[in-house]
Amino acid sequence: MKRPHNTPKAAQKAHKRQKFEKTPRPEIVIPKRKIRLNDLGWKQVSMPDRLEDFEGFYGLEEIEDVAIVKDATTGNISFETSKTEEQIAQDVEEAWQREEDEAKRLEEITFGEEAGEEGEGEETMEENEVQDRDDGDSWEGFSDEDTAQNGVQLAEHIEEAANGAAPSSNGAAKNGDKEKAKDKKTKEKTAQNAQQDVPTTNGDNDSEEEASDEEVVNLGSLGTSAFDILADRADDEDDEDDEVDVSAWEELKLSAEVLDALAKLKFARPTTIQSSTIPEIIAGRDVIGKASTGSGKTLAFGIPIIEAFLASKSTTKDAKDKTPLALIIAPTRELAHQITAHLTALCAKGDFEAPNIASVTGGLAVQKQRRQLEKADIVVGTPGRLWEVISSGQGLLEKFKQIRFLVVDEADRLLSQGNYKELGEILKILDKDDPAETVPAEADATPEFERQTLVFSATFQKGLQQKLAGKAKGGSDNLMSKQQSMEYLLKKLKFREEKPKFIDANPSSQMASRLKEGLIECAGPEKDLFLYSLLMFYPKKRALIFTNSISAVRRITPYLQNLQLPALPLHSSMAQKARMRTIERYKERPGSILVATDVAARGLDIPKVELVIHYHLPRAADTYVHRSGRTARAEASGSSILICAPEEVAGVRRLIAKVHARADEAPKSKKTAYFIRTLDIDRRIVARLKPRATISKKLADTVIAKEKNHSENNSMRQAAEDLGVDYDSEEFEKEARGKKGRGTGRKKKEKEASNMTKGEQQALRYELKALLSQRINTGVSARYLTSGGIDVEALMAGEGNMQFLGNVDGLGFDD
Ligand SMILES: Nc1ncnc2c1ncn2[C@@H]1O[C@H](COP(=O)(O)OP(=O)(O)OP(=O)(O)O)[C@@H](O)[C@H]1O
Repeated sequence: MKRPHNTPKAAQKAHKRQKFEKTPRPEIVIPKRKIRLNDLGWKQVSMPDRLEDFEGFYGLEEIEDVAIVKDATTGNISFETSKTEEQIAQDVEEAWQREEDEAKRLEEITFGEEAGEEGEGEETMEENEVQDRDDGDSWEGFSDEDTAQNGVQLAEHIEEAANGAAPSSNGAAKNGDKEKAKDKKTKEKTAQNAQQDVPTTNGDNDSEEEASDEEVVNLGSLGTSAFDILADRADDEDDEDDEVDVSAWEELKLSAEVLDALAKLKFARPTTIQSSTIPEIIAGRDVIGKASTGSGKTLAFGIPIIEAFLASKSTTKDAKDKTPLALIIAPTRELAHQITAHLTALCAKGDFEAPNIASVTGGLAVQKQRRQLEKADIVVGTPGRLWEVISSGQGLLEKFKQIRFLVVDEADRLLSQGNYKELGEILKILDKDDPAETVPAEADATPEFERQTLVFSATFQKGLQQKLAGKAKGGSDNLMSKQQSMEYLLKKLKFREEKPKFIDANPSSQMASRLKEGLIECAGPEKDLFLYSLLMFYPKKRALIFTNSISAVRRITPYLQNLQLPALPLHSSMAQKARMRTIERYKERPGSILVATDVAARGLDIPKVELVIHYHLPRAADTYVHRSGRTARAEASGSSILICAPEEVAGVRRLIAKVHARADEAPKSKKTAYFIRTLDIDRRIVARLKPRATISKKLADTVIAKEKNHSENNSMRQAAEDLGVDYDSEEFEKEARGKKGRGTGRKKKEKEASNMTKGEQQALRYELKALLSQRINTGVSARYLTSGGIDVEALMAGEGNMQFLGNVDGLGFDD
């Protein structure tokens, strides 16, 4: 059998998403017409109870009466159906209804009043990570429910043990009542504001890892829970006082309605970026805003848009065919949802009729989005799906041409990476004149632009800033060529003014002021062990671990779960619904650990993330800034720790020094290079943790290898089916064995891992369980054990004698 180079991956993707009715190609006799898959009403495949999620298999959808047709000459694939327009419309209607029912059901699960109300079946289906799929017979893996719960309990146990209290068995539920009461309190408003107006779609190029386009999203669930981020903040702080004094906002000349909403959110004063950009935007200027991560950039552009909405409300109210006021473009689905929720939350607090905010990002049928867009005042989306929706006809293009605000959030990312193409297309069509209305160039040298363009990020290319300051130099190094791209897009953005207002709120630092940075040095193969050790030194801290690949997320998550740490995965190949669930759970569960790719690096605003760990080094300086910016947000403090091999240390130091130097505007002579601290971790304790870590790693590797083996076979079979040939796995393996090359050793290890029997796995699990129940002899002095928790702040600041992570309060064990 011949295998086209890229087929397996493509076929694998297709297999995950679709289950087509197999139509023997040559015998097609029914008249068929070409259709787009997104325009059809997909049905969720009902899964057997025992079959668990596996990163996207849950949420598998099917469609009937669709044939895949491959053009014999071009090789292009298209899709055909014999369904009538009416049948398709009816299918879509039914699909929509199903999605709404599902949204309602999930909402009930999320906000259920009864402690036992959570849909256990679904929890298990969605979240379990580990299962032997080879023979379809599951072994008793560590469910997310179990492990997360265990992790929380472990953390609670540790804390209680440290406080001398008896451990409680249901600690996680303790906060639950309070949470639920809050949920109830905010639910009604959210239902009115967020839920009905927060559609999600697909098609965004939301990361370098290329997310799948056809994933189902539960809107209400995210809209509601993200809203709670802010609602909870207000509730948490002080329930006695409903509002705070907002006189510090007065000089921005905001409306009484917005001031009232800010007071209820307890935002007593504007952040620097807010006070410097809001008046400029309200005055009608184009603005490029730069400010460190977590400094409130969303409201810096959000408040002026809401002010404009309030001012224009009387003319647009209830107009069925109104045009959106603002289009906000963000690089990832999560960020787009978050912006939607953030603005919705502000409006929900205000005593005014809220704008309709539509989130166009992933999962729902295009038809539904079009309907949402008909009544939208503010549209927030990712470039891929936005482009698909806007360019699909239906008069949306003309409406979008009339928007008053175009916001490009995380602009450097949107303008310089994979989203470039689709964003460019959107901008091109937004700016394109209708030929019938084109005015001869000489008659109007300066075209009339009603639209204000607002560009925000925590990082910008140095070249861009130089350009804006009129100091750009030519050159062909990386930076300059990037700058050329940026210049190109700046032109495309068509600012109204020759030079938009550039506001840098933190010229002296790109990093949050309360962020502490450090690195841990260890040999490459020991990374997993050091990661575990580090997490044990930081018990009950909400941590976020960044990796550079989806496969690393898939491996590290069960590795940590096996060790009874409450780890949750997040990457762009997950079904959208599972992504949203992960974020929700991460937010809800104190002490939980998110293992993510850089899809989580930008913009995510999850309260109380105390620790960011770079398991893999960030590929670029700006990625380091954004990853680290998931902690120490707003007024909070946090730590960012890189785990790196000795040979990587010099490079890391340079990278971090560059990040700090880039921001430093001091004259060169006065500059001192930033030197990131090495944190010495107590290796005696690490060594004692090693047996557990080794077994857990073995178990995780086995599951991944089995899963990989299984899906490789499936995708090969699917590819073979697509090509109309037979697939024989043994024959293929024989052929592959003949071609020895890179990765053969790894393959061998994977093979060994995937051949581990269930009995062997079970034995390892028992062994691990026994090890986890044993106390660890720390061998360090009681001074460390009794000091009541490591003072990370002091450690990172280099204060005191604790130059190493030797305090093992998290282990709480024998001296
Ligand atoms: N004036 C304010 N006072 C107090 N908190 C605020 C204020 N404005 C915004 N916040 C809060 O600060 C947090 C960070 O805001 P936001 O997400 O807008 O940051 P950002 O600058 O966009 O960060 P990033 O660069 O990481 O995307 C949010 O939780 C938000 O609710």
